[in-house]
Amino acid sequence: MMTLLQLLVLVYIIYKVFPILRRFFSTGTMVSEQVLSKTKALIKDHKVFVASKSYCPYCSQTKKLLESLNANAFVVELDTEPDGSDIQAALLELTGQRTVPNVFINGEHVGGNSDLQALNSEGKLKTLLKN
Ligand SMILES: N[C@@H](CCC(=O)N[C@@H](CS)C(=O)NCC(=O)O)C(=O)O
Repeated sequence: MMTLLQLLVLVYIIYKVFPILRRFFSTGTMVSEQVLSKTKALIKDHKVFVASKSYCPYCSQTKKLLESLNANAFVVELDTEPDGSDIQAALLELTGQRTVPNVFINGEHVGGNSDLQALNSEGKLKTLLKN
């Protein structure tokens, strides 16, 4: 039977030998502190912040809904920003969400387009935007 020590050694070997695994398990260290701070500021400094991509149909739906409610969202199109992919990586680290749109209201993570649409259907979005 394998002892705990042997198991730990095995895990360590796998971790060392397979850089892809290491990369997968260490997303936290991939984003610079500078980009992380910038992303946190984007979330904190705007009542409504949307990380978007200009060609993304879900993002269009989100922007359309927010516009219809006069939410005055601050939108960053990640595909047209030089550091867009870094911001996307920071958002993944902060929220666990990889996709766009990535929506924040009052500094809180709302989620993607389906989450925003659901909030609206439940009648909760307007209240959130008023607070
Ligand atoms: N269920 C998600 C779907 C979002 C989605 O699939 N977005 C695509 C772009 S249209 C995406 O983020 N793909 C990965 C990427 O662009 O990095 C939502 O409602 O927001």
